[in-house]
Amino acid sequence: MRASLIQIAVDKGESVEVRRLRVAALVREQAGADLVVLPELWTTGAFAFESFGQAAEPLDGPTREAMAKAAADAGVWLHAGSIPERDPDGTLYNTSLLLDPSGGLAAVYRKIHRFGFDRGEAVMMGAGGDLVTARVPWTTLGLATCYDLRFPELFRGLVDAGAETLVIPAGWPERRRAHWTLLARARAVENQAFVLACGTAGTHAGVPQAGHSIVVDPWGEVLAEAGPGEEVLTVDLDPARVAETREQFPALKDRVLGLEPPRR
Ligand SMILES: NC(=O)CCC(=O)C(=O)O
Repeated sequence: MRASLIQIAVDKGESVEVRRLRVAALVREQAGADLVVLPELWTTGAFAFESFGQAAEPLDGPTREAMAKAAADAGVWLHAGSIPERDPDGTLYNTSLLLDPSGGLAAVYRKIHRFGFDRGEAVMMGAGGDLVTARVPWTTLGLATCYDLRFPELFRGLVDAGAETLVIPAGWPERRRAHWTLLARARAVENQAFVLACGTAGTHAGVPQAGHSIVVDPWGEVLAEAGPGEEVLTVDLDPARVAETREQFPALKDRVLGLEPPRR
């Protein structure tokens, strides 16, 4: 399976409309890949909280339309990263879209853990409540977004639902880059799964982005890692590595569930 992660530069000098056209062209250039992955909230930037409301769009809005056409033109599965979605009831969500090679909507994931503590996304957006996996011809994807990376129980839930390849679009800041790399590798090792983590480059809302999108195999080896700038990271994965790793080192079978907290 050939995966291409497009680490988009999200800088405030570029309008959403121009960036959308530019990203569609980049997706078309990935014809020949099997799966293309975009980052979190690349239309606005994940830290541009003040623009979420204005840029929010319905699930069938302009970003999905443009990305569906690009996926169909390139003939690829496209994880289109996430958009600020406005639900018909008015609630905003940080919503990821998976499109099939004909441009059809294959899966939708609303980010469960919202970032910002008492500000930003955490107060402006609703929380998703559903784990989402999606079968593509080579593997089963488990979907998560950025800050979700810090919550291992979410990934265990995805693995229990059959996930073999964890896809994590992000807008991770440079100042916590060490956590990004460490957590991406940890999620791969503990779940014996591939991790495809695609971040942004550039600086938006005054927050320099880490870049360093990363692909990790089920043994925790880094197969490819981007630099800090805009870049397409292409890697060939052997999906059989997941079953092989889980068979040869069957730690997932030794899980002890339902442990009680200590009695006082
Ligand atoms: N957009 C995000 O979820 C940012 C997460 C982050 O900065 C962190 O977990 O650290």
